[in-house]
Amino acid sequence: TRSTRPQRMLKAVQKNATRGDPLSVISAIDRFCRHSEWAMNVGDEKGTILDSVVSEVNPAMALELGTYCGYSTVRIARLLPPGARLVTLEFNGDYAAIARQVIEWAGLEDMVQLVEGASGDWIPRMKEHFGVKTFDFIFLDHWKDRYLPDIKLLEECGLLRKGTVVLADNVICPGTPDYLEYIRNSPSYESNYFRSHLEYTKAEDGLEKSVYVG
Ligand SMILES: Cc1cc(-c2n[nH]c(CCNC(=O)c3cc(-c4ccc(F)cc4)cc(O)c3O)n2)ccn1
Ligand SMILES: [Mg+2]
Repeated sequence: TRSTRPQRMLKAVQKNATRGDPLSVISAIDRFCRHSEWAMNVGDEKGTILDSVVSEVNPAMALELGTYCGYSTVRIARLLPPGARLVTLEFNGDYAAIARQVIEWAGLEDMVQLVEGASGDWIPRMKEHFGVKTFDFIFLDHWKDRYLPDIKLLEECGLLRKGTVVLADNVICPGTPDYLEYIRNSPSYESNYFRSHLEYTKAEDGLEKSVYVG
């Protein structure tokens, strides 16, 4: 049967990127998505904004919701300090299988814990299952209608601390209007919008950066 797009993306990584070289994995995926087949990675333009926020936070404990093929996982993990950890959740088992191999090709498997399942099920289990106290950095890139319930769940589970940085992808396209309304009006967050474009297109999109002030 015909291969899937994530499988073809993995082939492009294995063909064009060097094992153990995260930057070559990132550019191999960007080339594939620009010149062969569009895919829903955060991409190079928004990826540069992601990089700058991760570098500024320098997180010891990071969470990503929505792994997909591992592109942003690699972008984040390559910038983490030694001993730091990134937990990433992927709902779709086929995507997770590809992401594992992309993360391994980049040589970053030791800093990344990839979990298959739904955010709503796993967030309440973060402390006991992963020994997490609080997260320093959170990247929201999963189902767009889950951003709002999940940020509330993260608060309720005590997984945020004063200064936790939450970066949300796709707040314009596909859009997360209820999340934006909540986070921009909540006294518990200081938010800024980074205007950009939907990955590999000219459509408007952007990232919302919110700092939890408690
Ligand atoms: C409930 C739960 C869910 C998850 C989970 N795992 N993987 C994901 C992927 C979600 N991502 C997207 O749907 C997404 C879509 C577009 C898009 C698509 C089509 C267009 F025309 C325009 C834009 C663009 C993007 O940048 C996106 O990120 N969610 C993990 C855990 N728990
Ligand atoms: Mg996205």
